Amino acid sequence: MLRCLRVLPARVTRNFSRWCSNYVARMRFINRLKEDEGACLTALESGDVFLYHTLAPLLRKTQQGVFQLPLLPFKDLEGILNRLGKDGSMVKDSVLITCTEQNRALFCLDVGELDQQAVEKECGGNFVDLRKAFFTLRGEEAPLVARGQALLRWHQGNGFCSASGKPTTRNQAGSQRVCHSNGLVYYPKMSPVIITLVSDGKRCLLARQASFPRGMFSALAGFCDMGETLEETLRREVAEEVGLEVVSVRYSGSQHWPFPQSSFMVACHATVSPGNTQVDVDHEELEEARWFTLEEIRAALKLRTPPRNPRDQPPTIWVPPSYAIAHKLIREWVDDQEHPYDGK
Ligand SMILES: NC(=O)C1=CN([C@@H]2O[C@H](COP(=O)(O)OP(=O)(O)OC[C@H]3O[C@@H](n4cnc5c(N)ncnc54)[C@H](OP(=O)(O)O)[C@@H]3O)[C@@H](O)[C@H]2O)C=CC1
Ligand SMILES: [Mg+2]
Repeated sequence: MLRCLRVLPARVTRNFSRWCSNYVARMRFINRLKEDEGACLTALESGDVFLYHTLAPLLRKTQQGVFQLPLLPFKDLEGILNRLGKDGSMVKDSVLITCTEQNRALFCLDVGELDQQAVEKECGGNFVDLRKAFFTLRGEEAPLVARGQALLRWHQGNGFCSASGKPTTRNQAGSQRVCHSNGLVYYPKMSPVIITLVSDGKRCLLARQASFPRGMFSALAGFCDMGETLEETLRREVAEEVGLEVVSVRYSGSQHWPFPQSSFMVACHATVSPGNTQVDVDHEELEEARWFTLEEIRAALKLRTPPRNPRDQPPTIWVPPSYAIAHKLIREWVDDQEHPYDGK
């Protein structure tokens, strides 16, 4: 936290103590909603809901052509459901996502059992694929749709206890499910993934899977095995995928990644020694992996992605767009090359 504070603008640090107390109150409020069924229902009745249809979020285009996530007040949504011939109490199936700085709770609901076009007409929007929504929405809304879909998907796939086979029931917030026959409590699940940008000091290593769009290269990624530390996963994945041995690791950041299912991406920079740079690609996992110079990476970062790539010409190299944590790693590496840390 102290490290983050150093880079915050003066205005933010001045307001930090006020912001901090708001933040603490808000986090405690959200936590109470997860534990107190009555409080959660009250918060839902005075809160807002955003919608999905079979896990595709509803977006609305403004007159300025900007896509937004429409937030429907509880009462409005009840009215919409009634007009579509549904019992308005279906709103109570909503799942808690977060709450605003004004402590207004935000929920989401999948209305997959209703006619999609009828809901779109009532709400003045369209249900779109999550990937498209994630790429189209502004910064603060994209993580919300990702989180909402992940939670709704988890509920849809965990309706039964894997030990007893009996139905599970959710709490009002949707933060857990319980099997009442044996008391087992289930919580939403994410798979931890390490993503790492390997450098030899002068170049960085990027790779592509055969399923990537043409010309796109990214950092190495891999799922953690049971019982591994993140450092062990990182060393193993780099060894498995490109046959290199990592000598140092530096944490960069993390991100919830909804594709194809919930992954918790932990991003790190890693180095190999300059004498140990011979890449040996595992072609079961990767189509290609190679070292890139600073100039090549600068050129890739300048491109609007994905670039026009005529089929009959070698593809232009490009990297994942800014919302992907791989992009952040690549930008940080360029910064490090341009402004090397002098140890002071
Ligand atoms: N946000 C970002 O910037 C980026 C995100 N990613 C994400 O990182 C994740 C992992 O990358 P990837 O290189 O594919 O991973 P891996 O290198 O671990 O290889 C994927 C393989 O792991 C197995 N697998 C799938 N799901 C799981 C799981 N939950 N736990 C353990 N093993 C699993 C599957 O093998 P099998 O079929 O043999 O069982 C799959 O083919 C993906 O979700 C990808 O979308 C990747 C790059 C950039
Ligand atoms: Mg991988």
